Amino acid sequence: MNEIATIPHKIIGVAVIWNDKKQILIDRRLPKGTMANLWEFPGGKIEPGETIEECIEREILEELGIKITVGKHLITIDHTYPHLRVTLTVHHCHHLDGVPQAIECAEIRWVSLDELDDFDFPEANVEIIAALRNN
Ligand SMILES: Nc1nc2c([nH]c(=O)n2[C@H]2C[C@H](O)[C@@H](COP(=O)(O)OP(=O)(O)OP(=O)(O)O)O2)c(=O)[nH]1
Ligand SMILES: [Mg+2]
Repeated sequence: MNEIATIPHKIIGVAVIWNDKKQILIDRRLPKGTMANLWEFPGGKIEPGETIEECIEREILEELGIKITVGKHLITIDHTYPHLRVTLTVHHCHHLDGVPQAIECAEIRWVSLDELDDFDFPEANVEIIAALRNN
């Protein structure tokens, strides 16, 4: 049997949320589960009948309690980890309203593009960060 075919595949909407100070919102994953403690751009799994933009807007409200506008597509990454395949569709977003709260994550920070190097991200994020820098 083809082993690749048995790996779960998650379709994820991902937000690069900018504020007026040209900072980006990142969150640290919880200390247990997949990719524990790593930093990420907030987002989550798409639900049936939803567009990626709707998914991103919903996930950000659920995970951080803030309102955003979802803007232009940045990049789509298909990455296979040892036990998981992810398709990350990343959009530029803008913070509209509310103070971000760590509802489903360990910690959140506003950081500049240069400061991203100081945080550990999952492997798939190398390409997202490179795309942001080329933007
Ligand atoms: N949100 C987000 N997920 C990322 C990034 N980079 C990356 O490899 N991922 C992976 C980690 C997760 O396996 C998956 C996101 O799935 P998820 O947030 O719906 O699920 P999860 O692992 O947190 O947990 P669960 O909801 O399935 O219990 O994508 C990123 O920058 N942001
Ligand atoms: Mg998540």
